[in-house]
Amino acid sequence: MNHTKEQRVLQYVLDNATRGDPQSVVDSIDNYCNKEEWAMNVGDQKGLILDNIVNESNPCVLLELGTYCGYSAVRIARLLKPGAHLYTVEFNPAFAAVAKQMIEFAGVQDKVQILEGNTQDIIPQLKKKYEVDTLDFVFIDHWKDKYLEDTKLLEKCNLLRKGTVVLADNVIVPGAPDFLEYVRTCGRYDCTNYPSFLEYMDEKDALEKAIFRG
Ligand SMILES: O=C(NC/C=C/[C@H]1O[C@@H](n2cnc3c(NCCO)ncnc32)[C@H](O)[C@@H]1O)c1cc(-c2ccc(F)cc2)cc(O)c1O
Ligand SMILES: [Mg+2]
Repeated sequence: MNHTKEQRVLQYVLDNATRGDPQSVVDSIDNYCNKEEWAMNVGDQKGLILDNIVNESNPCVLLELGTYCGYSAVRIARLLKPGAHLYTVEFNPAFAAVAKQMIEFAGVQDKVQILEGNTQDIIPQLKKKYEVDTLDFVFIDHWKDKYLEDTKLLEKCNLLRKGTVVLADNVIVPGAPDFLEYVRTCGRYDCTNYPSFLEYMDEKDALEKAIFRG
């Protein structure tokens, strides 16, 4: 049954975390990935920065690009106020299945909706099919060569409003140079870089916060 790393991460959570306790789910994933197998979760060091930025922006409608195992979806959802909602997009069915179980075990399924499919198909559907007006917060953590394309798609679909927080993982490692260049120079974002470390490693990495100017 646990033939994939993602299934092993989930199993470790089911065996070691507390059902309905999202913090214990986050901690269990970090323990497993620190001790047993590295996995591409945002992790605890960058996760603390993510927490602070979510808390300070007090968002109601959020979007995540790249659910993977659901680590950041659980991490973000545990901070959301009643009525706030996170849409998270994942096109790999195996990863979506793991994430669904992770989110349900954490007890945040009422705040998180996994949208299975390609971001490039789903983003244009958010307004009509999912009744989204504009987004308060976007966390980008999918293929690094798709960050820029999808950011421009969010703009084109009028999903960003004055003050929308766009937060991108991995702007140093693996890096998203075209995205970084764009948000820092196009004149439509106020950017802040948050230096940190690659999850579960000593290598330097960073988050970039790009606030849409409207
Ligand atoms: O590659 C990294 N993340 C990718 C995540 C992808 C997830 O998102 C899903 N996904 C991708 N594109 C789309 C899409 N649409 C876009 C395509 O059309 N639509 C829907 N879902 C999509 C995938 O199915 C995965 O679930 C990474 C690497 C390192 C790393 C650092 C150092 C190293 F040495 C090695 C690795 C560290 C990190 O934190 C990282 O996030
Ligand atoms: Mg990442």
